[in-house]
Amino acid sequence: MLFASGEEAYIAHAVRHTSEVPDGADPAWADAVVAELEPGERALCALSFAAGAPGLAHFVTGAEHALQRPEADTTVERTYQVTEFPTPDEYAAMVAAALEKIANGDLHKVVLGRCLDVVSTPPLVPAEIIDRLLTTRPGRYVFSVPLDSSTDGEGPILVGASPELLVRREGAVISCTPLAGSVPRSSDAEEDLRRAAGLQESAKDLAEHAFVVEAIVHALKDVCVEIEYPATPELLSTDTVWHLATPIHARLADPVDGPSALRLAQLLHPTPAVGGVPTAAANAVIADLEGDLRDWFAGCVGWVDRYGDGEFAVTIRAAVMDGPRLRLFAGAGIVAGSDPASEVRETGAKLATMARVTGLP
Ligand SMILES: C=C(O[C@@H]1C=C(C(=O)O)C=C[C@H]1O)C(=O)O
Repeated sequence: MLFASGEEAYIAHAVRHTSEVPDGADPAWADAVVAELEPGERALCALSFAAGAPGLAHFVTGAEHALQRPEADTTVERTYQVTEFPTPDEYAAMVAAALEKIANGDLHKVVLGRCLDVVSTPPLVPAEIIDRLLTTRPGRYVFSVPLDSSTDGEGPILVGASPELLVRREGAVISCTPLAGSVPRSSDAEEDLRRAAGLQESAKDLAEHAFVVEAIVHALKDVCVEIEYPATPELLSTDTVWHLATPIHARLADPVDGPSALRLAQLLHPTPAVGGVPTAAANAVIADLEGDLRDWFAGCVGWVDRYGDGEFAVTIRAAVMDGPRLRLFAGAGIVAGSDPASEVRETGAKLATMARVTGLP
């Protein structure tokens, strides 16, 4: 079990117990988790996408380890049976349906996702995937968190390499780096830079991005002062996509009794990077068009300590491993001007991050 950020990986050595709740958005639960933490412990947490869906916290002790660098790859030959659902055509139809609702004025933005279900023979080995995640680091925030209290590696495990910081609290200092507005990378260096430059000038992507920054700044205003962020987004790249990114910094108005990192994650999540605008209308469209495929995806994952410090990433570029089965998820923001075929390509590029890590051809 681990959560890695930047050049360090916090690896849990022992689990005291696991708290599972039916509603991960419950503020009383977040406060109880922090109050229950013992000196030297962290709670490694995962929250689902929306209010009213599960959350869990593992009370762990562990240590920071320097990042390991690749050694010999011990990949075993495997065969994979892959099912796409919805299929790319069905996903394009979902995007078209969302665009109709946007044109009707029902909402401004909605993020829609699709999945790959993989059955591997022989079964995937969690330790192998986690090693590869740590050594290849396709995203800044690497995580491996069991999704129930069976921390012996037998139950489902959420793994991934998210590029997106939902929120970090270090004392009174708060940071968020929302991403929204993306384009697949190219293996041709010149074309790759052209795509990045195009993204920075795309009115559609800048609008898609602005919704997220606006929502986060609005939510931070309730608990923070000195909220600072650049007027135009920066570029951030992963192994497969370019993103627009806005680093936001703020100070907690009340550093003594102010919200913990877990409580801040609840206050901010889900942002329109994974939900939409307005929130309720977008959530209804997601439930209607996606069904329940989201599960723990597009949630948030991270840690909090007994002082309230901690760090949460958005659960994207992620997979759920369960024995021989693996489910990958990727979503994309839909706004006026989005094109269904481009959204299929964008989600394909996002799926490729974890597909590569798991050895899929
Ligand atoms: C939903 C995902 O990504 C989110 C959506 C983005 C977009 O629509 O441009 C960009 C980054 C993430 O906030 C995902 O990767 O599954």
